[in-house]
Amino acid sequence: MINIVIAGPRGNMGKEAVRMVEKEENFQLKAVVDRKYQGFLMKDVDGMEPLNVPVYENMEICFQEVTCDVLIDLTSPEVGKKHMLIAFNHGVRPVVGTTGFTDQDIEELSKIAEEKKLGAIIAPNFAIGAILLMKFSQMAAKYMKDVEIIEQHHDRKLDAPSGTAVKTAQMISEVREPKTQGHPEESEQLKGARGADYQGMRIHSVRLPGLVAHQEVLFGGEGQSLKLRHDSFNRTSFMPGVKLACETVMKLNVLVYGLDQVIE
Ligand SMILES: NC(=O)C1=CN([C@@H]2O[C@H](COP(=O)(O)OP(=O)(O)OC[C@H]3O[C@@H](n4cnc5c(N)ncnc54)[C@H](OP(=O)(O)O)[C@@H]3O)[C@@H](O)[C@H]2O)C=CC1
Ligand SMILES: O=C(O)C1=N[C@H](C(=O)O)C[C@H](O)C1
Repeated sequence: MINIVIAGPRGNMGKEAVRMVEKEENFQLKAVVDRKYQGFLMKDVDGMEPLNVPVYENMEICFQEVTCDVLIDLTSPEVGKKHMLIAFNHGVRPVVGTTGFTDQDIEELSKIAEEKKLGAIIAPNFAIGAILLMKFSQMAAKYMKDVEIIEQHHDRKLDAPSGTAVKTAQMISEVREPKTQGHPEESEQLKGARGADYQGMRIHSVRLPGLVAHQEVLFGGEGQSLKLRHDSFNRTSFMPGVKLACETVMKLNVLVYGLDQVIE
């Protein structure tokens, strides 16, 4: 049995995670951490079913009072990092879907995980299709070094570019011959027209109501192009990955960044 605490239970992802954990036979939801509703039970708020577990405002107090193996964090990067540090101090293994961590954050958190010999997973995307998209993009980039990433999300998203787009660019840059793309003398008539620059690759972020999470990776070559695309149409698409991460983190004693490291 894996004892689980979820931070951000009223959010789009948090709600699905609560449902998934409550359904899984080997998982036990012990508590949730929420900044708005405290008390013993969380009633029917923000369209979620009433919860039969304690609701804490403070992660520190939660871990003092509740037995927990795994923290699932689905909040925001500043909060997610704080929660991870508290979890490490209590010997709890974090599974973090929250995006927007810097390279420095990940490095710092990895060091702590290593010192404490505690497993942790930060996964910018839990959907298997998105992980495959990243892996296929890395394969393609060996042969086609001109690449632009277009990510599309709902207009409630706080961070840009998405964590998935950043991770995709990082994975591509591990194999891609360095190249600054486009015309050497190109200039933007409107600032931002060419998107963000990641080692010469371009990343474009689209935000529109009605979208969930979508990404295209476009490769160009002489007289040809290759387009890879993944769509998440709802948040249940992420849940098998969250489940896998909770099971896997129990066997780890270091921090793993990306489910691509877990799925062979
Ligand atoms: N890895 C993956 O596969 C995926 C990752 N994500 C990422 O997960 C994160 C959450 O996304 P999403 O669910 O759409 O966002 P939401 O805004 O819907 O949910 C975030 C939740 O976190 C809560 N929160 C914020 N601060 C705190 C705090 N201090 N303590 C407790 N709860 C807090 C918010 O509360 P309040 O309502 O009061 O603001 C809100 O309920 C984002 O970083 C997103 O990029 C999203 C989808 C998939
Ligand atoms: O905020 C979201 O919705 C999503 N965030 C993650 C990201 O930033 O990549 C994962 C997925 O794209 C949905």
